[in-house]
Amino acid sequence: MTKPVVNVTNAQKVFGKKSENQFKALDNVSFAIEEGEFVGIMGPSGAGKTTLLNVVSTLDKATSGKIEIAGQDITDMKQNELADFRSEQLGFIFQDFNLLENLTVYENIALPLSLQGFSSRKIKPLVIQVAEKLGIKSVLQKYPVTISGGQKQRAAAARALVHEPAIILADEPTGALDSKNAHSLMKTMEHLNQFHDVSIMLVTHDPLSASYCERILFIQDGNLYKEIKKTGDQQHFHQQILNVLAELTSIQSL
Ligand SMILES: Nc1ncnc2c1ncn2[C@@H]1O[C@H](COP(=O)(O)OP(=O)(O)OP(=O)(O)O)[C@@H](O)[C@H]1O
Repeated sequence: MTKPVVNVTNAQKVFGKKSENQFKALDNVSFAIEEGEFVGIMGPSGAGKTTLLNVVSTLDKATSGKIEIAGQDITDMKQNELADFRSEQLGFIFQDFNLLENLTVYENIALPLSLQGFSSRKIKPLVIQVAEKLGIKSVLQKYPVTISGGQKQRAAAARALVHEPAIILADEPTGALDSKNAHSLMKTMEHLNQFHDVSIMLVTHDPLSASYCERILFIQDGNLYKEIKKTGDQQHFHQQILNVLAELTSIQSL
């Protein structure tokens, strides 16, 4: 039986202090992501997607509600506990890669393990293994500035994966890639999910990237609007996603 890797119950996020102009970016959001699931988060601009990702990823605190990751309640952890939790249990992939330019690809991928105090003898096989999985073994000794955008994003994915986190959190990972590299990265994420049981939560605007997911949660005005599951092939799912986005656009223009 699968168990949830992420369990969000009645999450609310209010920006601004009491008595000032307050804004509820997340209203009352509840959902779960099972171990080994690949879930997309979509919705119009300003709907609350990044806010949701930030509160799940511990980068921001929910105002109320409960968020559990890998069975641990993160909502009442202290700052230092959160930092440890993040570095052990979470893997991040951002739009702009966030690779350190003065480190080689190898050193970038090794970083989460070095920060956790692993010895270089232990780090080496782990880095090589993940680089092989992502097809970037040949660029390990290069610096980020000398490799392609697609290779940079694979290096960022390798760094997110190397410490075997409970879940990968990806915020518009294809946003800075051309369509060929975007397709290739999404194929890789799909492969990691299907063959290596990596759990992924992906925020994206792009319906094509989202069509690689197994399930999409649509957010609107800080609430869950709808959820759809892939039942047929990817093309069919892509069309279903476009239909919900069109629905959301027509509601917004009312
Ligand atoms: N620090 C903040 N202070 C006040 N309001 C904020 C803050 N961060 C986000 N918001 C507001 O919360 C709402 C949700 O923002 P969020 O960035 O989560 O949306 P999004 O769905 O990710 O949008 P986009 O697709 O444009 O990135 C927006 O109206 C935004 O203006």
